Amino acid sequence: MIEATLCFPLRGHDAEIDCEVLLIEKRRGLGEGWYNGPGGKCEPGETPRECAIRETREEVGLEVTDLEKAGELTFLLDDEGHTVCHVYRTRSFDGQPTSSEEAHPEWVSVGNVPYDQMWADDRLWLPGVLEGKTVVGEFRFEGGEPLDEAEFVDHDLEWDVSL
Ligand SMILES: Nc1[nH]c(=O)nc2c1ncn2[C@H]1C[C@H](O)[C@@H](COP(=O)(O)OP(=O)(O)OP(=O)(O)O)O1
Repeated sequence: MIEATLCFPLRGHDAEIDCEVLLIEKRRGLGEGWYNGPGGKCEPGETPRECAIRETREEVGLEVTDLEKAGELTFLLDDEGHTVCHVYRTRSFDGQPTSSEEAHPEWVSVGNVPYDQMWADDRLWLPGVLEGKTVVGEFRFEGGEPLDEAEFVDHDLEWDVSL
């Protein structure tokens, strides 16, 4: 199973109205053209937390610290484990988000996240993650590779788990 990560940097107050999340418009790879958090596949010998920090640096030039684990998501394709994705959030970072070949960064109000331009599963778990909850989820896709062209068929979610 592929091990991957997503990192959601947050800024502003906790109130939904003035809190923003840093999203990227992904320019290549899985989910190209869609919005997501910075992130990507873990390299051999790298912990998921190290991967989330490295991918955020490579994709948008931000140095994130104090990552809080917010979710563990398993994506199944045609009943086989395809990817496990470790989700983090943080309010600690240095630098200014900058575009790279892989990603175009954008601060978005947490009440205005473009779920219609994201993976179909994101609307089910990301709102809770942005509110500070923790989640474990399983998401089933069907229709063969690549995962981002498969059909999202169903899911299971468990909230407020310890990760
Ligand atoms: N169903 C899904 N919902 C979601 O929100 N993100 C998903 C997802 N399935 C995969 N991802 C994310 C997790 C991870 O950040 C990313 C993996 O994409 P890629 O395979 O393109 O990884 P990389 O950006 O590391 O690419 P390379 O640089 O080519 O290794 O896609």
